[in-house]
Amino acid sequence: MADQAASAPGVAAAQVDGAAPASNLQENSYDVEVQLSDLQKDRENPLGSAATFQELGLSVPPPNEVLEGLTALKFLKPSKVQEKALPLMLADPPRNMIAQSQSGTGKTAAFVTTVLSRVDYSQASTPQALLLAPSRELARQIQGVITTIGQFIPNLGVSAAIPGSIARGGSVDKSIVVGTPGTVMDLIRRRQFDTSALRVLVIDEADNMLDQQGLGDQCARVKGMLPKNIQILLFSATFPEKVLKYATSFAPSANIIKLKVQELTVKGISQMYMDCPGEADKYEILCKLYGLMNIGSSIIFVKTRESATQIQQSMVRDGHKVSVLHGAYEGSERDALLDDFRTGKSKVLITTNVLARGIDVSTVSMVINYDIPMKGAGEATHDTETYLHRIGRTGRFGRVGVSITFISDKKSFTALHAIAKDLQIDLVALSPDDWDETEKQVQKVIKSSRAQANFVPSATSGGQE
Ligand SMILES: Nc1ncnc2c1ncn2[C@@H]1O[C@H](COP(=O)(O)OP(=O)(O)OP(=O)(O)O)[C@@H](O)[C@H]1O
Repeated sequence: MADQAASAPGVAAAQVDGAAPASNLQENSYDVEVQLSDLQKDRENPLGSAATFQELGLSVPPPNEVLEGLTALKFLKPSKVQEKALPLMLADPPRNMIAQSQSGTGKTAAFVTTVLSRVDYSQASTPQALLLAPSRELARQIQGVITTIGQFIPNLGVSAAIPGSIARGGSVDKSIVVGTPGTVMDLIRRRQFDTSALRVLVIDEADNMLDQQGLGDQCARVKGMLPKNIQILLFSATFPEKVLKYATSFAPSANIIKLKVQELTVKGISQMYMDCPGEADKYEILCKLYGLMNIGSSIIFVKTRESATQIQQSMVRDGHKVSVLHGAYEGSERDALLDDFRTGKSKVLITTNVLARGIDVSTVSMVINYDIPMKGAGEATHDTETYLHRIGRTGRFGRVGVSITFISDKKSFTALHAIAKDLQIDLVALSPDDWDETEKQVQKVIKSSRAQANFVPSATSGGQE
């Protein structure tokens, strides 16, 4: 595929957008710290704002505890989405919100802060806020963010509504509930979850959750069982036009914060692709990458559960330390696997799209798309949204990272080309025939990422749970 790829518009061997900040980073604390605070001062940057959290309308009770929580997390200033969305979401009377912002720019803290400010803690065992996410991992992560930002609130209680978390016969008796739509629907139907006092509904990864081909039906049913005047907050890094249109009827009269196409990608992620001679060569190239370089934490995305397990087993046999997580594992096993990855106990995770969205592990410096994301019947169409979410597992909140997408045939080449066109980006070409150059390109970013990990204050490295 080399010739085709090199001449492809949008997938040329040009300097990628994200490469500049990476190479500008110096390996000393001063420069790295200055760079992050500079980003937060720049109003054009997704992390930048002019305001402080105090100025954003957090004056609804209990103001001090929420602010204290944000301060304890070292959230010194709001990001752009936090600055724009918070005053709108906190205004009274409550109004719906549809908010789009790039991966890793603090959407979770924006909706969590709103939820924490809306709950009446004197009614601690009455469910008042419901947050929905597409995977148990993301639901647990959001639960962790709520308990961390809300750590100074007396009487704060959060229930997880994920498979296995609430026994048959038990009931949801906390003021905030975070769950996956199927389990939440079951709990409401079995009358284990009284929704009558709910006042806020948050749907994270909303484009995915409202998609009629996926979870849309379940989310619509859940909404149908909630009070009619509930405030609805929809968040995602991506909102394809079709879903956005539906979202505006799901959350009527919403305030809308939307990105332009050119704003979708995060500048700190150096996007590269590896032009593999054929499908059969991908595994060897993957092993060579890991053999040559000291990468730190990384995620490898593949198409199916079966291939995830198979690649992990082969890599382990070949002497690499690699874990695998996908939907075929039991819930508790999945939790343990992700916890190990968060704490750095395991450093390389092979997974499917189950972890493509929302997962926030700040130490991830590389994402590999071993299989390019495709969608539709027969996997016929390139999946730009999933590509963006997958690569967004690195480069979180001003950090740098690298993504490498493997292509190996005409179909994957065409798909990557289409993704690059959709996102209006160029990707850096890596060649399996020039490992010196590949190592140089990748290591440059990984080194900067390591320098940042040492010096940028991180609220969540190692996980929030
Ligand atoms: N104001 C802030 N100051 C410093 N760090 C922040 C701030 N807001 C959020 N963060 C940190 O930024 C990281 C990314 O935030 P978060 O997970 O909310 O991103 P996101 O926008 O939801 O991304 P995704 O689209 O991938 O779900 C988290 O580790 C979080 O702790």
